[in-house]
Amino acid sequence: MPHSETKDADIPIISISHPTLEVAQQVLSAASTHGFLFICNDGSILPTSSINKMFDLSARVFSQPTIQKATHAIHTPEAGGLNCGWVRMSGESLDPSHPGDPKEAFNIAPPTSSSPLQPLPSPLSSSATEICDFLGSCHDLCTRILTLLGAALRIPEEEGGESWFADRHDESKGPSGTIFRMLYYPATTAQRGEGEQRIRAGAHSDYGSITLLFRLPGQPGLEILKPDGTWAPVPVNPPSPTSNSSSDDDAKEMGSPPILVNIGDLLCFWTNGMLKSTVHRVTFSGGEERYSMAYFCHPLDGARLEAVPGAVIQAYGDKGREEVGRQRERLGLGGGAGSEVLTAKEHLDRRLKVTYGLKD
Ligand SMILES: O=C(O)CCC(=O)C(=O)O
Ligand SMILES: [Fe+2]
Repeated sequence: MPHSETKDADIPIISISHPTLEVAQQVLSAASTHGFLFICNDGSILPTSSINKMFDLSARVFSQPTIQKATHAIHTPEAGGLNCGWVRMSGESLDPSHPGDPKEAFNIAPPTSSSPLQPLPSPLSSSATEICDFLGSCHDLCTRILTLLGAALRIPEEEGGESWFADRHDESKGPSGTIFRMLYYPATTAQRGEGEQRIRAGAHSDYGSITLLFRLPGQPGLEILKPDGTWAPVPVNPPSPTSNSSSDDDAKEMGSPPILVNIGDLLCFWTNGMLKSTVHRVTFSGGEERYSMAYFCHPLDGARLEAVPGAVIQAYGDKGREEVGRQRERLGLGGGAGSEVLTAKEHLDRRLKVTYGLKD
């Protein structure tokens, strides 16, 4: 199929406003086939106005002079410590074989009962309440999706039932690696087709449980790796199931784009590879500037990465063990699927070290 690499990824759009078992099964099916799904956003989940407000703040923070952004440089005490604060241009590599992603980022950790909100620079500081509310809504949505996955996996009641995942993401119970990122990919003068295709965010899978991804109409670039080894673009506004008009052109008529959800490494480990932590990347597309935002939902630090109990994963059996083995190899975790059980924090620390090139 000569054009397969330019055909949009066929990611299902699911409404979860009436969370029945059938909806849960749709979510599980998308998560175990594509590793990506779209959730309809009718505005009750995350109002468009709140999403736009965050994009506004993001544009304003990245337009500050470098010297000002550097006052909250990533990992510094001034920014709130490890994985909090501003990442300079080319300051990280999501694919270490392509060093230095041409992007900036600003990381914000949700406050918890034991740790207050990190210090924020202007203009974020004056919108701290709205930022915290937004992060809270993102977490609520993640909890709803995790509960649907728990239901579809038929985790026995005595083991925690449908709340098995959600309980392990209960922010009131302790610290986690959850992080919200504003991302900015500055305009580039490189032309499409010139030499090696420019990569804005190297090929990677996400480190946490699930990621909510927010993008803007007219700012493409995200691609997922398909099982046949080709890359498929992920539209910002996918055609709705009832229309066959396509994507970003109709952004205005369609209102709020659906929210893109991405399965991360931990759900892959937890389900013996049944749920797919799909590799993705951002290419430079037309070279225009691009903003995106990601809510990386992580479990509590001490959560153990071992198979979830229940009939579905048991029936899935060893089918995914090779896949988990390959993932562990790819992530530099060594060994096969049966190797040591890591905690969520151990896994995250290893991935952050590689991404930022941190020393012990
Ligand atoms: O900018 C995007 O669309 C995706 C970024 C991404 O995949 C990531 O930061 O993990
Ligand atoms: Fe990602």
